[in-house]
Amino acid sequence: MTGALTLAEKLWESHVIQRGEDQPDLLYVDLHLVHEATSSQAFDGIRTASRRVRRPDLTLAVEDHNVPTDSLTIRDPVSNMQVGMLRRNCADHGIRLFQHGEPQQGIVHVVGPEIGAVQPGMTVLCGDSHTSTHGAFGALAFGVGTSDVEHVLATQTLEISQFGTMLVEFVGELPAGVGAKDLALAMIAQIGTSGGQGHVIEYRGPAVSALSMEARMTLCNMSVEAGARAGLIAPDEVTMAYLEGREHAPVGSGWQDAVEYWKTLRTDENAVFDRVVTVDVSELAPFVTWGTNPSEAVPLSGVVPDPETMTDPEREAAARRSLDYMGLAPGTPMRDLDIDVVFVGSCTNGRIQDLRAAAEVLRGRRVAAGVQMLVVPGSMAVREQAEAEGLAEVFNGAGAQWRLPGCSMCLGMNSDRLRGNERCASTSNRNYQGRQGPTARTHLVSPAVAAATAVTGRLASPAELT
Ligand SMILES: CC(C)[C@H](C(=O)O)[C@@H](O)C(=O)O
Ligand code: SF4
Repeated sequence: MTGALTLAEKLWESHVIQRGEDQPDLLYVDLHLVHEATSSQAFDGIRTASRRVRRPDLTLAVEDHNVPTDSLTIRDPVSNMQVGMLRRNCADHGIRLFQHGEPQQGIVHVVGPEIGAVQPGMTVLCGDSHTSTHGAFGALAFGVGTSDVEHVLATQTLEISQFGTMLVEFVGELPAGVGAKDLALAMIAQIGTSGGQGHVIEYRGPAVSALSMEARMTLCNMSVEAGARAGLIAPDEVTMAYLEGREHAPVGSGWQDAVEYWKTLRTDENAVFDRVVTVDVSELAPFVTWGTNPSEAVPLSGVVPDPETMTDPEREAAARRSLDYMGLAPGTPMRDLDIDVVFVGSCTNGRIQDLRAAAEVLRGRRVAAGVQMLVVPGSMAVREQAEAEGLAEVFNGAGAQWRLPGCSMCLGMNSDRLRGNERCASTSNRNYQGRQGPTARTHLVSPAVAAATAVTGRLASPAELT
């Protein structure tokens, strides 16, 4: 490939180790992240073929999906088995594993960046769709299926056809009280859950440059909810400042060399994207979902939409199904929706900045009677930091439950689940039917909205609190 390139193309080209006509490329993988939910079959596969993990030193494993967040003992037999298999597989192959309760354990997409293992220019893979999170560092990061996990374990490479390139340009300045989660939900509401299908989205614009690394990860995390394979933000001063001094970050002259290289990781001026979308953020307000996919979202000040008014018959039918499942009537103000459970956590919004945003709202206030609030830090490091900053005290003092790290209520794979038709304001990324419990109802929100909702017992923004 010659001429002007997008950042995604540069990252791709610098990792191609074999290319043939009418064949997928063979890409080198710089970092392979592993968790218990999608790795056991892959390890079985290489064991059956009498192979070894090719680069255990480039592989990192965590326990996150199946671990309970209220205990260090995994009581659920299925979860216990999953975690047990990961422990054995990592021990067999010499892979570094962060176990439940250990100081650096946490959700895979929180831990990788936190220890500095994810760096600009890398290819990062994991058998998990939200691997898109790591694109916040200017890395080409995407989720793969279990058979690809096996291929990566065995060879440290992946066979894959090139993605399309897409630019999402956020224009205008973000209003106060609006954050990365709102940006993501507003974008998905605009382009739909397949708006980015088959593409790597590069995010640009002053609103993106102004985001912290944590917020950039929130945005890139949600790329996959827009159907994209990956999300990407070119590295800048914010990226370097975040990485400097972290465990895996280069040091001394290695750091200088790395920074020089990282600065080159930008889309060339004349590069052409396959698709370009502009999202105006200057009037953006906190966004919440009303339906059963992340694109079914409106500003918090809005109402539950009326399927009658939808021109696209497919959207109309989907909206009817959503309203039925969610138990909602068209025209109901979103602010009138009573909430049973508030969940702050996940790889979307379980980082220190997210907890700070929630704690700021909760300070000096209480969780409403009858509302259960779970605050689940994304990692042990986040937990420790939050405790050092006094945030845990704020949560406990407000009557919320301060938990151990894990995927928790983001999906019903562990003991944190909604019961019956409980309605939840959740800072996670998916609101599909059954996601948080077989008949549970999920409204996706930002950490600030989650906290304000916990105080009022209905969907609310911090601006409404007295
Ligand atoms: C369990 C895993 C395969 C899944 C994913 O790929 O994203 C999970 O993390 C999720 O968020 O739904
Ligand atoms: S926190 Fe949720 S979205 Fe993230 S990896 Fe875990 S289950 Fe998937």
